[in-house]
Amino acid sequence: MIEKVNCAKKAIEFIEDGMVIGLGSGTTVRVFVEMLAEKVREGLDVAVIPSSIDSHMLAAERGLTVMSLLECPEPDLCVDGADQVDSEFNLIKGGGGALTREKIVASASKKFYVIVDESKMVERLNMPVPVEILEFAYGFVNRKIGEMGYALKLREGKGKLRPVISDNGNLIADVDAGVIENPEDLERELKIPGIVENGIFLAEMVNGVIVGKKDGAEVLKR
Ligand SMILES: O=C[C@H](O)[C@H](O)[C@H](O)COP(=O)(O)O
Repeated sequence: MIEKVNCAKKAIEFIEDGMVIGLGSGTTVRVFVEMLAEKVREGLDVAVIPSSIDSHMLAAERGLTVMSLLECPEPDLCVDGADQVDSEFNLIKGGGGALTREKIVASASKKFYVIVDESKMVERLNMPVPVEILEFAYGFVNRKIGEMGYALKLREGKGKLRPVISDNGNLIADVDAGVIENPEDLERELKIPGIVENGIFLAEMVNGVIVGKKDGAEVLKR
């Protein structure tokens, strides 16, 4: 937990008065939102664009000014967590079921900073890749993923009930592709009709990774 606090605290240092901030989702972002809300109570003037219902609710509960991409199609900075970050800054996201809106908000923003604790840093991405799938397309997507030699597993929710449904009303599943040697190729391969989005966020999107450690945070930039 202290690692999450340390990376969130460091990310706050990049926030300037008047900014519109894209907000990702997850437990690390929640810590960041709490700190941002404290800064706003002290007089900081910012607005946020949340990328999930959870982040939206938390931001609203804490009194942050919430906007959407309609009012601000180019946020100044997006701050989001990740499930894994490789040595080149490619990411896997969506472990909590949020990925499509996150990719949109991160892509829309002028800058994208990732906040993670050091356990998320890996040499190569190696966990199953979350994907959001239209229910109508599931059978087809399942077949295509099988033909590619990968396994698709529908995400189980609380009490192992299937399926987990995304904020957009779609299925969440995970593609087990083993160790990912080439994230660019896999990201492209997963653009199958019916897959709304996949959880590989390529390094070209990322401006900085803020790694939380026990005794502080390190800012890694490209
Ligand atoms: O689906 C969830 C999002 O992609 C999160 O950003 C990611 O799972 C990291 O979440 P956490 O900060 O809770 O580890």
